[in-house]
Amino acid sequence: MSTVIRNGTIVTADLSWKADVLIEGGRIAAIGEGLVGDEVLDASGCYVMPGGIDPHTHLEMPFMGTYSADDFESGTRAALAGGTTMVVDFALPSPGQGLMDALQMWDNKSGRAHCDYSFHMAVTWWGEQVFDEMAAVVDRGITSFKHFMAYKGALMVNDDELFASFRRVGDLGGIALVHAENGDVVAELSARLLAEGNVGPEAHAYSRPPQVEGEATNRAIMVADMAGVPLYVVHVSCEDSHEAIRRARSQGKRVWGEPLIQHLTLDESEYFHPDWDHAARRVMSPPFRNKLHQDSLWAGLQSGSLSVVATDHCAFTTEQKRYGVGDFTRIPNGTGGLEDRMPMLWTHGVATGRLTPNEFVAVTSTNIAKILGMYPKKGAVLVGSDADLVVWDPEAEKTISAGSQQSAIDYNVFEGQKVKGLPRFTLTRGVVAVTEGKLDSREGHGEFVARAPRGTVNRALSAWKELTAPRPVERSGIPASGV
Ligand SMILES: NC(=O)NCCC(=O)O
Ligand SMILES: [Zn+2]
Ligand SMILES: [Zn+2]
Repeated sequence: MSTVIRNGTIVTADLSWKADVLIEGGRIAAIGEGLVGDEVLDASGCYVMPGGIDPHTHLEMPFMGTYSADDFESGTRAALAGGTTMVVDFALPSPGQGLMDALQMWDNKSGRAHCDYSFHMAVTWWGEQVFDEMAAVVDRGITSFKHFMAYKGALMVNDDELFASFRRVGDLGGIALVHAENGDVVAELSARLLAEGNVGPEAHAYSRPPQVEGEATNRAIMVADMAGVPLYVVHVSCEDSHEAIRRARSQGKRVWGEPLIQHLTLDESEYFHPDWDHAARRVMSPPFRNKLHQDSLWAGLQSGSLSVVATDHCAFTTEQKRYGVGDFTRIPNGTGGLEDRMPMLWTHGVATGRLTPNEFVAVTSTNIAKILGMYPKKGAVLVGSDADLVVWDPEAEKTISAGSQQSAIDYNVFEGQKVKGLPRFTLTRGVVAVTEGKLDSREGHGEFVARAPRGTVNRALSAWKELTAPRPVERSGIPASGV
């Protein structure tokens, strides 16, 4: 069966034009005028864009003594409802667990996905087994390795481990990801705050000031540079971190930064709310910041120093958040956002004039498809690309409410926000999963997307590192080997 999307304006990261899109066998078969198909989707008044890709989710993730509440079933349903057609989740080995073993666990969970997905592999400890298995992970099509510089005593890796792992990732032609916060300082500040009686959710923000993020981001950038690996900094929340990324990029370093929709649109005042539940539901790392930091993130998207908008979707119920009553360090860290990222970014980005529709496509889909080595299969409207598409109605409106969301949790951090700009249709590999807010997706439809190592950025960086590598100086009469 074929499907044709008619009367819309195609919007990609670099062009907008009026044309129909014909879909056959889950892929884009033709783009042009007057195309004919068995099924017709009317895109009058709409933009036809690559479906969103959220490269930062934690579905059914074991964390802080519990599991994040959205799994691959509800999480990917939420994604599709909001116009996101692919997620990249994190396989997370527990300390001492093999990488392939962890991958098996994530393979098992992801069988329920409604849309396509891929994985990053987290490096949560270091040893010969990890070093060896990283090659097998890359062979499986997973080329991005995440490192936590925070969560001391749990997921955190130290600088020697970071350097060793970054070098290995560079040698394998992958990219390194970091959660950049100085975990030692966070642990010290947290202990002191608790001792002083600062036990509420607001203390979570006090324990993670922008400096802990700025310092760690800069450190990660320098370590990555010395290791010769491209670096992607997740959940950039503040100017301190953005500034380090901006500077590195202006120096020619291969670094990308990812702000979250939460940090772009919500601020630290949420933590001072008189209702404990309200504040705790918004506890995530890094925490929400003030308006100046928000302005910095928006400017980064506009100028290109920040490249991708994600969610870090890691949703916990109110009941789970209450594990931290009396001790903020026990509040499970994380918030939701999968269903809301695209409408919120359109409303606060495109509708305000901060972003063009093409820039919207770039930061929600195309840039990350290129960074992670899956373009133009994903993130493109091109003949041969997967028909992961969103027909975007810029006039459609709704008020965000937990009562009507797909996510399994009992609240929404964007509750009450009016958004303008919603999917009229969301298609996952050519199958219509959403029609004007009505979901008709299939559990298990999602497929794993394997990615190839040694992309163009890796090749360029390796060539440069080889050219500038330290070499012994040849001196006449003195053997270089010293023998
Ligand atoms: N961000 C957060 O608070 N929770 C999810 C895990 C992580 O990305 O740090
Ligand atoms: Zn993180
Ligand atoms: Zn995360």
